Amino acid sequence: MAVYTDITDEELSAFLADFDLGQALAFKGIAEGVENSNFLLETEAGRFILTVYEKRAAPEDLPYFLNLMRWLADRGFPSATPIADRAGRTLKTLRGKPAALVQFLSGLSVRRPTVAHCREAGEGLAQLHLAGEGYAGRRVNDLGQPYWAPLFSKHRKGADDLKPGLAATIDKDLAELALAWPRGLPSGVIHADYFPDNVFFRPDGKFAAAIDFYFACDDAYAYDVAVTLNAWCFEPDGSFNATAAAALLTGYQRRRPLSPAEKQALPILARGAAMRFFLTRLADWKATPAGALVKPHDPMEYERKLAVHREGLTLFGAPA
Ligand SMILES: Nc1ncnc2c1ncn2[C@@H]1O[C@H](COP(=O)(O)OP(=O)(O)OP(=O)(O)O)[C@@H](O)[C@H]1O
Ligand SMILES: N[C@@H](CCO)C(=O)O
Repeated sequence: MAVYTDITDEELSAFLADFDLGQALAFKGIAEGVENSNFLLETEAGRFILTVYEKRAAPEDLPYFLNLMRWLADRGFPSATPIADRAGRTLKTLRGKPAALVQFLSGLSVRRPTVAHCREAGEGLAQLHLAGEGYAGRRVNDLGQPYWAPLFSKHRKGADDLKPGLAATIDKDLAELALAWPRGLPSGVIHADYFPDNVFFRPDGKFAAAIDFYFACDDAYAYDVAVTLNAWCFEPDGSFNATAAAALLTGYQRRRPLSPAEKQALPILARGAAMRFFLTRLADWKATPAGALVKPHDPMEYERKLAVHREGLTLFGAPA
């Protein structure tokens, strides 16, 4: 489970003493997630999520993420608002680690999204892109295309351990991606990890909220769409679900129509997005000791998606 840091009752009381939220009524660790430690906290003032930031989130990036969540919420996008203490601070410290309290959001994520969920998720993503316009914070995508080859160079052996010969295939993919990577597409704030576990739905199946902005950065909007297609539109048997993808793109374009250049770029962006998640999963796979509390995500799921993308996706009814 994703609770790497235990918090004692005394530590929680001391933390809450800085806020006007009354006494804690309930406090428990949340099993989901792999990156940070998350707790559900109920106080006399309502329900909150307490996050203690662990390994991947760089402390200097946390103000960017927290200010973005507030910016989006202030513009009507359903993302959790960070809660400020009496001194106006949202970024706090617990057990020597950075920590923040955010509003609890209602809704449920789905494990097996339907076509209707994909349409709703697509529309939610476009809302997010539009709400992010004008945000003054800047963050380079440090898991974007220029960073893939250096990251892979540290994990080539791990790739061959997973599947003999895979490292050479990935080298070739990386070279092709570097040559074909699109430039100059419309850009702004992207979520960059808009997976089904980070999107909540209402009981009637409507989009409710997005969480987990801890990979958010500046990049092409269409790259975020590509990450989302990969995360939502593949079947468990590894095949691409073109109907789900069409619904996702229809939902997205209800709010933000894609330009011809964005549409044309989507297949290569989706191939690159598959590479990004293959690489981070490969790195985490090696780094996670056997018997660890959190099971790492399977890199081979994304290796299979990469194989699909090597053939070229057909989107919008015409061969790409
Ligand atoms: N604002 C919120 N409202 C309600 N539940 C939340 C909220 N934020 C997080 N959660 C719950 O905590 C879980 C873990 O949160 P989150 O996805 O941010 O963690 P993470 O460790 O960063 O995970 P990931 O592996 O997706 O990067 C979510 O699946 C959800 O159940
Ligand atoms: N969504 C990521 C993990 C989140 O950090 C993955 O599936 O690899």
